[in-house]
Amino acid sequence: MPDAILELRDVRSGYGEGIVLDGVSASVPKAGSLAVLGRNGVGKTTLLLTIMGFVPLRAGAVFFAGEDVSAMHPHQRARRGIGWVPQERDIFPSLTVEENLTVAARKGRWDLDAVYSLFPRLRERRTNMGNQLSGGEQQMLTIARTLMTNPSVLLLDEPLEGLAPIIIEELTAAITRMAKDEGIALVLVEQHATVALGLTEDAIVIERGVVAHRGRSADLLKDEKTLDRYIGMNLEPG
Ligand SMILES: Nc1ncnc2c1ncn2[C@@H]1O[C@H](COP(=O)(O)OP(=O)(O)OP(=O)(O)O)[C@@H](O)[C@H]1O
Repeated sequence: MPDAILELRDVRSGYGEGIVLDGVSASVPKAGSLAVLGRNGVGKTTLLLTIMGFVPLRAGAVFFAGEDVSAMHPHQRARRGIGWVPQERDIFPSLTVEENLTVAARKGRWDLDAVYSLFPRLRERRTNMGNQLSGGEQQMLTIARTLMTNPSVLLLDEPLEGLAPIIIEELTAAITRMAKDEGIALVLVEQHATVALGLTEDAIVIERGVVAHRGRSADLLKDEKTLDRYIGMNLEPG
C-alpha cells in the first residue's frame, strides 16, 4: 500500500518462547486512524511494542513511510516519526509541565502553543511539577509530550484507562482533533470498543494471535453481533 504511513506485514512476535502475534498484517494510511481491539491479553499492547521495536520481530516486517524499520532500535524508529504514548504515563515528576514539554520538542507544527490549545488544562498547570498532576492531567501531558516530537504516527495505548468521565470527555475531544490533523496518523489500542470506533476510521480485532476481523470503524460500530463475538462486554467505558 503506497500511501500507508505504517504497515505491518505478517508480523510474528512474543516473549521468550511464547508467540503472542502470529501473522498480523495491517496498514494505516497517512493521516488515517486505526483502532486495535480485542479481549484482555490478546496482544494489543504487544502489537504497539512490536511496532516500536521493544518486542523483537520473529518474522514479518514493519514498514514506516515506505521504509523497512524492522531492524531498527526503538529510538531510531522514534526519530523517524513513530510517537509512542505508553500506558504507564511516562512523565518527569520533578520537572514542570512546560519543562516536560520543551525537553521533548522537535521542530514542526506541534509546539507549546499548539499543544496548549489542544489541552487547555496543561496551559493552566504549566508551572506545576509532573508529580502534582491528576491521573488525567498526566495522561494529557504524556500525549502532549509525544506530540512535541512531531511524529507522523501516534501509538496510543489505552489512553482512557482508569480516568474520570469528565477527563475522558476532554481526552476524546482532543483525540478527535488530533485525528483530523492532516499531519498525524493514529493507532489506538482501547478496551472500550465503542469509544475507539467513534474516534477512528478503520479497525482490526485481534484474536488468537491473528486479525480476526477488519473493516471500517463506522461499520463495526453498527455490527453488534461481531462486536459481541470478539469483544464481549467491554463496550462502554467505566
Ligand atoms: N513482558 C512480558 N513477558 C511475558 N509475557 C508477556 C509480557 N507482556 C505481556 N505478556 C503476555 O502476552 C500476552 C499479550 O499481552 P498484551 O499486554 O499485549 O495484551 P493486551 O491485549 O494489550 O491486554 P490488555 O488489554 O489486558 O492490556 C498476554 O498473554 C500477556 O500475559
